[in-house]
Amino acid sequence: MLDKKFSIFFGTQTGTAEEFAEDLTNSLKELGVKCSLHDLEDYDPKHLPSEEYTIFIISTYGEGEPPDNAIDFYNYIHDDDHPKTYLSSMNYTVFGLGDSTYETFNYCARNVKKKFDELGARLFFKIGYGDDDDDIESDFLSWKTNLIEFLKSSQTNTSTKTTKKTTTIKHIEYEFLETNPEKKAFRQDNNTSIQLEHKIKFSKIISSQELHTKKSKRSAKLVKFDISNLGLNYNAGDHIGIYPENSIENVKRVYKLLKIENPDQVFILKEKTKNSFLTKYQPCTIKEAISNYCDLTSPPTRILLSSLIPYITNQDLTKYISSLTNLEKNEFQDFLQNKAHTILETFEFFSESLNIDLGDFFGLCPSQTPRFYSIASSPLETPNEIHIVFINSVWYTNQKKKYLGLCTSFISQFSNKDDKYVPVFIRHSEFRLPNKNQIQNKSIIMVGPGTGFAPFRGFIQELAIRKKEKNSQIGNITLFFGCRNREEDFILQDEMQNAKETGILDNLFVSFSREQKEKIYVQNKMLENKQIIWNCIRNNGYFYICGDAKKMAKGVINTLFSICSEMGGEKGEQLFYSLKNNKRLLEDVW
Ligand SMILES: Cc1cc2nc3c(=O)[nH]c(=O)nc-3n(C[C@H](O)[C@H](O)[C@H](O)COP(=O)(O)O)c2cc1C
Repeated sequence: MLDKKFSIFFGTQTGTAEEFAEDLTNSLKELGVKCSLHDLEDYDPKHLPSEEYTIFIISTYGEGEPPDNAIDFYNYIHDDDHPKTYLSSMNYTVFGLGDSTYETFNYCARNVKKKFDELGARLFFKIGYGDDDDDIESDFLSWKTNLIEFLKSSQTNTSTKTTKKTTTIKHIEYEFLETNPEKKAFRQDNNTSIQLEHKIKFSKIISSQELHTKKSKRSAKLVKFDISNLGLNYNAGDHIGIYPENSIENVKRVYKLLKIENPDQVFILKEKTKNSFLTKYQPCTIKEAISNYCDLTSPPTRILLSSLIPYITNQDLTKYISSLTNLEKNEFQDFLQNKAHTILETFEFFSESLNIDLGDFFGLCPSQTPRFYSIASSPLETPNEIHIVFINSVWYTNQKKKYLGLCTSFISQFSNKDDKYVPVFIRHSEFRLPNKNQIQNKSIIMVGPGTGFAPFRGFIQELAIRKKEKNSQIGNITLFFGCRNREEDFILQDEMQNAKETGILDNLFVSFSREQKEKIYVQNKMLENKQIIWNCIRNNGYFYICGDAKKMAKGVINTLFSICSEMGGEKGEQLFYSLKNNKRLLEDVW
């Protein structure tokens, strides 16, 4: 089969599937296989029937939805008009990226497979499922190894030449320019007129407000963005994607690594690299490229480590990298915990033996990825603003080395005075209030502890306006909120209490997990108020959950099931199982 021509497609939200697809393409090319790589967003799916061998690497987002760049493709294959033999000439395999914490584990890959089968396509190699709750890269690499072994073993045409893996360095050429004639740079403070990718806009940060009290050791922020005249339409419940900027300390570390003396120098890469930003927004200055287009802070992947090998001059280090990139988890984990926790630290760790220049660095370093936040406002209340709420993330390695979340620490530092413009875009979500007709006399229950309250702040703003409308007959509205301690992290308490006092919320139940010996969570408050929950469910109401996927959302769903079962017996259980399909149980969890 190595003599066949393969088309490899990726569907990705945050770049992992793209990295895997590129790696597979490189591995197949090294074997001498003819293959082409396609972003599903740029591919016209009408060409699918003429494809012979295809490989789809695709992630799942939202609640079992395809990632943004695969939506058109996904809708196209699900079009009812295709005949049953539509893809009968196509052979395919799929590697899905998902997270087993979600009930909708790898839905998108599974649905693509189901649809391809229905349309007559032939699965030529078993589908792989990667689990981001464990070690998704190792899932992918084992699937890839098996795929390559399979392709080799089913080789019929012995005359196919396989090229030997070569270690010759392929330098990425670049050129310095006197000026920046096209002014294409992605981020230009104060200038919203430059051409960006269609959906990305520069939005000004209006304010950043601390929400925890001084007694709290943590920090949570309410940040407001100005979107007036940007043409960004959003609904309460949607997400905002934000492109963070690398800290100046990290940017200076790259100057040191690459011995850059004049970071304001304008340059252009002479060829396409995997860094899609550089391809789109060149020419730009070295500083702009390192600050905005490079992911310096994610953990390195084994794929990134392997790609450094040709540039390493020390044989022992080359062997060391090879040992890290085989699938032994412990050695790789030890590298991440004790030697290099981020991509920048990886470059630094090998720097003495790493023979790379500016062009190579941009060829090797992955693109910066957007961070997504649940919008915490309603356009009915603030049409010219988008609000978000987040915890400033901090974590430590086993060695107690401290790391700050890139995007949260980047946004937190600005206020109105700073005139800071940030590239943002909207990701529409299905997590939204029922429309006018659906909501008549229906109850709504919202469970959102901590920053999981974010979308419900937007819902409450919207309900306040909807309740004032003529003939509006909305049922009971209940909010379950939870935090550690009322004196530390009861965020936006005034707003919640005001909503209760003014009758927008009929019920507000708050659990404080650390005010007493035993932990009290939102689930406990749900059990205490099971009659309200059961009334909502049996009368076709809506149940929303936002926040932590791993423990909270699972716990809340289990509690909801036990309430339905206890209050309604077998019928109650059936009702519970129908909630998801009827879109009356909605989750925005991470
Ligand atoms: C907001 C959010 C929603 C997600 N929803 C799902 C889901 O419904 N099912 C699933 O299997 N994985 C889900 N995932 C996990 C991603 O599919 C997984 O992290 C994957 O590796 C991302 O790949 P990408 O970077 O190529 O988009 C979700 C992740 C996030 C952040």
